[in-house]
Amino acid sequence: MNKPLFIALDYDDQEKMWLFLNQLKDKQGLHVKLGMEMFYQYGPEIVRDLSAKGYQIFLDLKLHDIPNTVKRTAHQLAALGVYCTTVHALGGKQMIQAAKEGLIEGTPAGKPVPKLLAVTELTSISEEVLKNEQHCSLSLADEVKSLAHQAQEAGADGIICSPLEVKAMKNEFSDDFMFVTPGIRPKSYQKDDQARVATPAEARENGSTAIVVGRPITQAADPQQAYEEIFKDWSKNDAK
Ligand SMILES: O=C(O)c1cc(=O)[nH]c(=O)n1[C@@H]1O[C@H](COP(=O)(O)O)[C@@H](O)[C@H]1O
Repeated sequence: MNKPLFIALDYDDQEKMWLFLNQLKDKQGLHVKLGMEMFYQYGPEIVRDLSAKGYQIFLDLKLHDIPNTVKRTAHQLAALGVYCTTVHALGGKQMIQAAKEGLIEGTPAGKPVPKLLAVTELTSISEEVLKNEQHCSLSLADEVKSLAHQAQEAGADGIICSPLEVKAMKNEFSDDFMFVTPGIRPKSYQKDDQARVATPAEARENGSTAIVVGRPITQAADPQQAYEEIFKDWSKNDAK
């Protein structure tokens, strides 16, 4: 099976989102990421609508609050039947553990528990920002690795980081720990607000478990073609 490519559905209007999705072939089982912009407007209904159409959903709400609040929120999200969801690793181990408990407790009987991914350092953060604004004394790679270990110890199923950090730490984690990587940019595509980027092929070579791609597909003149090219680059050597 190919490793997932999550298309980030960062739209300000659901009509635009459906127009985009309806242009794509092979909708059944397509992996999509729904973030705050859509969820804050349309709520659980939009998740249920996508789910009913067979999309595999990554619900990216990046929870970051005290453990009790995160646990109760994760409990609510678990009922939506999404494939995975996110918290900020910087919320601490106790918070990540609480999120996991909330997901387990809130998942209806017989359904799979959504995978919990901890966002380490956002891919928009550079080495300079980490040092000068976050006053972190570690290098970006070491900070990401440290947060990844904390996330694993707290029960997360994986982390979000840039593909640039995966290679150096992957062998320190179990095979099923997920490294989900945004910050994907095909060669010659602009970085936009992303600081740490790599091509789909580099993400594959570095060992990413899944990639997240937004604008290079959603803003393309021909989204189907952009999706196919990026997917091909990402999944080149996978077994059919
Ligand atoms: O959690 C995420 O998905 C995420 C974490 C991160 O560190 N960086 C990051 O870009 N993302 C998300 O990945 C997507 C990237 O979109 P593009 O930059 O348009 O490809 C957006 O929806 C971001 O919210």
